Amino acid sequence: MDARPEGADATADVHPAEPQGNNGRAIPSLRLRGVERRYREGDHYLEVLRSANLAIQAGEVVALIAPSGAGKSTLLHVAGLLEKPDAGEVYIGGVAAGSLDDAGRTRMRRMQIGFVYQFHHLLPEFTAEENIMMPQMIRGLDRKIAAERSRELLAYMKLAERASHRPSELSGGEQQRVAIARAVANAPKLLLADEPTGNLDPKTAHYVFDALQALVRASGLAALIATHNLDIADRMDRRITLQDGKIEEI
Ligand SMILES: Nc1ncnc2c1ncn2[C@@H]1O[C@H](COP(=O)(O)OP(=O)(O)OP(=O)(O)O)[C@@H](O)[C@H]1O
Repeated sequence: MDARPEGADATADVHPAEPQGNNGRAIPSLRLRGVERRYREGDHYLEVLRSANLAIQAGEVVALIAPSGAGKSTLLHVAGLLEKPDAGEVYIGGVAAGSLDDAGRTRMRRMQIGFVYQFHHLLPEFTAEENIMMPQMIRGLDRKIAAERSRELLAYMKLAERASHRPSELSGGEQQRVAIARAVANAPKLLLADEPTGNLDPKTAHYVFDALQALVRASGLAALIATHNLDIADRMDRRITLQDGKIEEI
């Protein structure tokens, strides 16, 4: 797997989890460098990301706010290694991951990235605890260890009493808190969320965001959260937008 730390010689054998850059600064959990992404539209290309640059450090929660069609989902897909950039590179914890082949990106994604969507996508026939166990078991963890970690996360999310409930027996806010716990079950470096509170009433939205933010800070994750909710965006550490395919701080 060609997963070398950013700036490193291609032939150097450097551990991917190296925490410090050469200049002594911490390596960002997510870095985009000159990322381009275009889609073919008939006889021309629609350039959605153009030389997009971004760095998010561990513990930071960053809001992505942009009008519909500006490229938020595209950015999340490329940062989340679901799509390959046409040019540039995506680094996860200093590892050049965006340009890996499909198998390499899938491996990296499973270990290092958690996703939360507007709709929870929990498996309906499994309990809250089992849903959080799922990604851990896919990764090959022992069932007992996975169950223990799930219960810890449920307790952190103030859902210990709901461990054996199925999604249909949970409120919308509870379902979304379980989805957040599932996203971080494998202790990823990066959490990517697309409208995680978009389906909730304002009060519940803030409550769920509180839980997400506390979890990000406590686990030393970095989070990039696309949202149309400006009140929630105002509570994040930084706000970015997409302008003509480039990332700009607001
Ligand atoms: N797979 C694809 N093939 C062709 N065009 C695409 C593809 N995915 C996205 N696009 C186009 O790229 C542009 C950006 O789409 P994207 O979904 O990233 O925007 P968005 O900011 O997330 O929008 P929304 O807020 O409405 O979800 C849009 O014009 C869209 O039609």
